[in-house]
Amino acid sequence: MISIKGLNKIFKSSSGDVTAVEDLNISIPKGEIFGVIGYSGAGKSTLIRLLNRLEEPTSGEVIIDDQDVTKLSTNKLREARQDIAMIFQHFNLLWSRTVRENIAFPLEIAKVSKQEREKRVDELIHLVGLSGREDAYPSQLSGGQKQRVGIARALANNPKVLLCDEATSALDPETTDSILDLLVDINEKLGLTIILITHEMHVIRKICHQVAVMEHGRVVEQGDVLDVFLHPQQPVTKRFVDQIMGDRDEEDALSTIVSQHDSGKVLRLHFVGEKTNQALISEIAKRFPVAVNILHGKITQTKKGAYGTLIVHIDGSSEAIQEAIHYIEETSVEVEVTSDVS
Ligand SMILES: Nc1ncnc2c1ncn2[C@@H]1O[C@H](COP(=O)(O)OP(=O)(O)OP(=O)(O)O)[C@@H](O)[C@H]1O
Repeated sequence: MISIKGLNKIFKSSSGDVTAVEDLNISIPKGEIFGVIGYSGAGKSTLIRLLNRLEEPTSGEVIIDDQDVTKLSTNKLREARQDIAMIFQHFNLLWSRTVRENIAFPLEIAKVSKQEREKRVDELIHLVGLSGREDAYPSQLSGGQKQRVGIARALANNPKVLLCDEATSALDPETTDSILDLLVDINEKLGLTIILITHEMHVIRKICHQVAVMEHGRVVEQGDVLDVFLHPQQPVTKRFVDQIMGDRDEEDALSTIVSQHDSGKVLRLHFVGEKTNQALISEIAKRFPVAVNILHGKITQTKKGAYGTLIVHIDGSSEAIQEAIHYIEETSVEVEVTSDVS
């Protein structure tokens, strides 16, 4: 659906050139939710704005649905933009227009008849869950409701691609979740390809199929969300994964706990996929003469299944511990001995 090849953007300024995006190569299948994560200044906003040419690339190609967007004339670009909708962090609504009138606006521009417009606006209001708020003004809406208007407006002309520029960054965690659920719903119902940029790993974890990690204008790592979570390669990716999986402070606390044990082993168990549950722990305790104590853990859900880490202290004779470890290794859980206390 989308193929980005050798994309570069250099901003020229009096204090020198700034390379905001450098040699990007990304390909995104139709119907996918693709996340781009990076810290401030990594080049995410520039990238997303290059996709609909709100920014002109310095070089490279952006092919959307077999069409190289970078080569389109102004007229053709206007047409193409109907297929590439966008939602924004600060919603960009028209404050003097009601919900209904905001959503109707792109339809007016596309010269859709009044009767069809009204029908389409009704459908969209229902789709985004704003029934009953049609005649409110943006100032009378909560942040989440404003973003719902933004989404309805973006979908008005049946786009093929939805670009989301930090669409949940101004919202509280609960509202963020409800907007992310709505994006998944739209993705599934309409088969829309979604590209979102964010600095929050939670957003990637919750709804994305694939992720690209950006740093200093480049993509430093990309792949299936689950793979990237489980085996982050770059330091920046590890920092993002730590946002969700616990951080170094917890690891430090762990070494304190470990030092309180004078025998046994401390194991780190990596759970992947559907079988992720704690039955394994009770199973080990039943099968082998060992005591298992959970020290720390975090199991979380992604679009591609559950994954997470449990850190446990296991105590008993060294043969029993060895057998228990061997048993765990036979399951889909990866085991790592983080400290051998005995
Ligand atoms: N119009 C511009 N002129 C000059 N430099 C720019 C311009 N827009 C962005 N930049 C620079 O390009 C780099 C990437 O900026 P960009 O806004 O794309 O990053 P970002 O990852 O989206 O960060 P943020 O989340 O803070 O917006 C930064 O160094 C920024 O200062």
